Amino acid sequence: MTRIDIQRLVKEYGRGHRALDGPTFSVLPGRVTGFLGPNGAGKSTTLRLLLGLDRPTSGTALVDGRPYRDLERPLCRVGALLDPQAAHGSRTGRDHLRILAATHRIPARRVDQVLAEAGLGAVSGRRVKTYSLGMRQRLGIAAALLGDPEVVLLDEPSNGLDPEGIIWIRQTVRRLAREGRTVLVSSHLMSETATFADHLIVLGRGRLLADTPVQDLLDSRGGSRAVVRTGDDEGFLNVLRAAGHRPVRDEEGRWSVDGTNAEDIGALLARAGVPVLELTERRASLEEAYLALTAGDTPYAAAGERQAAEAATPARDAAGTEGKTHR
Ligand SMILES: Nc1ncnc2c1ncn2[C@@H]1O[C@H](COP(=O)(O)OP(=O)(O)OP(=O)(O)O)[C@@H](O)[C@H]1O
Repeated sequence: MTRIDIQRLVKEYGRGHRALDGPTFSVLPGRVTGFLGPNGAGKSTTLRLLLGLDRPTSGTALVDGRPYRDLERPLCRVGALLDPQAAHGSRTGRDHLRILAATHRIPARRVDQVLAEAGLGAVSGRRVKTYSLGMRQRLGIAAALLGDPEVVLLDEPSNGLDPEGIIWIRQTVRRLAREGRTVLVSSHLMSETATFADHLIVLGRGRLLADTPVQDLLDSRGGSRAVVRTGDDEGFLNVLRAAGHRPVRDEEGRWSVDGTNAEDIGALLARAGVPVLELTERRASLEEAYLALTAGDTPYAAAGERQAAEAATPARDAAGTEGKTHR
């Protein structure tokens, strides 16, 4: 069972610009860990340091307790997709993989196996420069799986893939985790990551914002709220305020009560004899929970994204929970 351990990892680029500011976390086998964070959060830098492509300023990034460069036959321990453009354009897809395989004494039949798994069997004799972005992405994933590695690192694997390709990625990473491998998949899209990840590591501006099971992020950051329509607004407000709630009324006359649920509010109003015409419970989506978590750590957000992040923040505050996050 191979694990990844990142310990107080720091990477500075020129004039004190910290791409990584000391995150510490582990990636464990048998589950898919989604590696999330806004643009520039430090995800690719972490993966590059882990693969020995760059040196940390301080701290360590270890696979099975050792730096990547000390691993024997590293392709058979760690498979990685970092840059789908890495394959030489004038080689065929099959030749690209055959050359990689030869460096690690991997049998040629394994090349055809991963090409077929990646859906590239029919085009494996074509030069890579004729491949679409999605086909290159599939070739990069085939290369990552070539050595049947225990650890699989995929940087934004869905980039350029069509819907069928995205489903294939989802199924592939789930299968790899079921087989007991250690799977780390980076993305800046929470909605996509939620379809395959069991666990999340979230970075923001080079720092660790969360190291949490997906479900716990939802429970702790998202929170729930009760939405109520009543025939007695004044009585409703008196009861709710006395219980410490701060209901907010929408344009259609419905009251929204953060950080609670329908059952508790229903019981409270029933005891006070306040008539309830409508009572529902809304849970924040994982996307909202993620935006609330990363609000303030999104240096390159467009105005619309920033507003969405800010809109998501009060729900978190009202819920008053910090959960398992580590700021
Ligand atoms: N070679 C480099 N020289 C200088 N700065 C760099 C270099 N590589 C990365 N950075 C900076 O380090 C920070 C982290 O970048 P990184 O690519 O790791 O983020 P990321 O989370 O992978 O973002 P994205 O989702 O956009 O790929 C950014 O501010 C980036 O500009």
